[in-house]
Amino acid sequence: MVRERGQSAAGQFESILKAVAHASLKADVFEMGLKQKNRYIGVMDSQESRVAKIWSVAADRLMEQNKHLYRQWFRKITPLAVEGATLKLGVSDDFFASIIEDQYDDLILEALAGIGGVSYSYELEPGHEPVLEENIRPAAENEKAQAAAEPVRPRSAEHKNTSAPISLEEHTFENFVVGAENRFGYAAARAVAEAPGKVYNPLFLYGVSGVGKTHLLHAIASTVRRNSDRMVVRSTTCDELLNDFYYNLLDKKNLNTFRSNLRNVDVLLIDDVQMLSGKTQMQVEFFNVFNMLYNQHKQIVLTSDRQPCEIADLDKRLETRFEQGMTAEVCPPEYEARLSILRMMRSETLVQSILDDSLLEFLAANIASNVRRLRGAFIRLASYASFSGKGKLEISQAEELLQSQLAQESSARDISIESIQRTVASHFGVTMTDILSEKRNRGIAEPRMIAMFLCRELTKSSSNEVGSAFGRNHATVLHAEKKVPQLCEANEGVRRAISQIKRQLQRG
Ligand SMILES: Nc1ncnc2c1ncn2[C@@H]1O[C@H](COP(=O)(O)OP(=O)(O)OP(=O)(O)O)[C@@H](O)[C@H]1O
Repeated sequence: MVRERGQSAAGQFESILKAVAHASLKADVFEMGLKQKNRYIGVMDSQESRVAKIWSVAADRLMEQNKHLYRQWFRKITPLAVEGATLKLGVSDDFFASIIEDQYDDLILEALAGIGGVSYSYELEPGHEPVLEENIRPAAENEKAQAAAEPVRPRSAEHKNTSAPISLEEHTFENFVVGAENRFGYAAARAVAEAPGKVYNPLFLYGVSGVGKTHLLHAIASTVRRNSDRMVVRSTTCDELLNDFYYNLLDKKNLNTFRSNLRNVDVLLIDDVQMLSGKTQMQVEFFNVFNMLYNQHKQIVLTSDRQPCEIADLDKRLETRFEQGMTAEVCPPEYEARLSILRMMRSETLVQSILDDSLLEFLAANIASNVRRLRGAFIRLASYASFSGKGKLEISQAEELLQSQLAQESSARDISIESIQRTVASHFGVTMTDILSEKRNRGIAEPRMIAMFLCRELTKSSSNEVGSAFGRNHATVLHAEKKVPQLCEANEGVRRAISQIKRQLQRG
């Protein structure tokens, strides 16, 4: 079951990594320099920790590629050993191995390419049940998985400082950078954390991937727990919930345990509820849980990558309930907030003097789509700086090191005028012909104006270019640019529609 791939040329970075691959102490020194060092793997002094470290890098990449596939498959792989350039990976059985080989071989090889200058191949060894808590997973996923564990029971006084999972403590309100784009979601989350069940119930946080929804969810959990020893908090992800539910569905006793785990709580936090889409049985189950908790004034907090009304195949009754409390959008941070996040990360590392302000400004200007990606880019540069020991890192080096991340960013920004026109038309139930027509009635003129506005905001096209794509002149586009923000001010429905269209375009 060996798979191989040609060694990738990743320039200077990879050769430096190669040079330190055998004595990777510097990497560990860097990693241990991070305050959140428990997220990272310690000193590489054994075969076991070496394979864990290699797999940890690959797992991070797999998570970044596709978090759902990651949760479903890759996190259930156990790193066993490394022999030369081959990783031995444990999987539960032959069936699991055949799925990985047939469907995800390329993804795994891609993730194993160029780690420490080596492109690893892998062998699967059936017979290793995943022990998920002990597997090496990306930091972000560790946080979610730990949060998804059994309900967090109230801590007794003597265990007050030791029993909380550290990952929850790491996602706090204090280390969440607040900007105009997330101020509302932040304030609502804080209010709920201070007075669970009393202010906004449910709180529904939504926004595109990597903008801090899970961070806020965990911050609520840790704050509630810090404030009260009596509160029972359960924080989980929707796919963990679905797995548990379908796994236990046929066994009455297990199903009852599943139910009581959800019902006997004071605060229920569920991440990624868009995954309820189309899961009819689970929706019925959740509807009952929701009603019970809500009627008892227990706090419910939900996150999703879209608004309740955008979740396809969701029972109308659930949609209404999700919307009956507070829905708050968390948007990708603007430049200033991205810079603050980077400064915060820099202050937590040993690389202050190496990553200077101009470099952080370069990152903040070029990686705008989500914070997870920004963090990944920062860690890559910080690792390089720590490995090379060459002093201040230049922007030209950063461009070289971050080639693939920068390319991903620019393709994320690659939204065409036509796709905007089509998405806006379909959102407002008009046709492309209408959008491009001379018609002036409000039902068509307003969507057209919004489409023009979005073309200016989301593409690099000039007002002349946008105008001609609509068969208009640039003055009409300038008018739309001025008018649409006013419409948003005056009408919350328009603001919501625009944000929904943007999220749809960003999801592709
Ligand atoms: N405003 C912020 N301040 C500090 N860190 C942030 C902020 N926003 C996001 N992050 C960090 O970015 C990373 C990704 O955030 P998070 O996992 O909360 O995103 P998400 O919106 O839940 O994404 P997904 O929908 O993919 O689950 C985390 O490490 C988080 O701590």
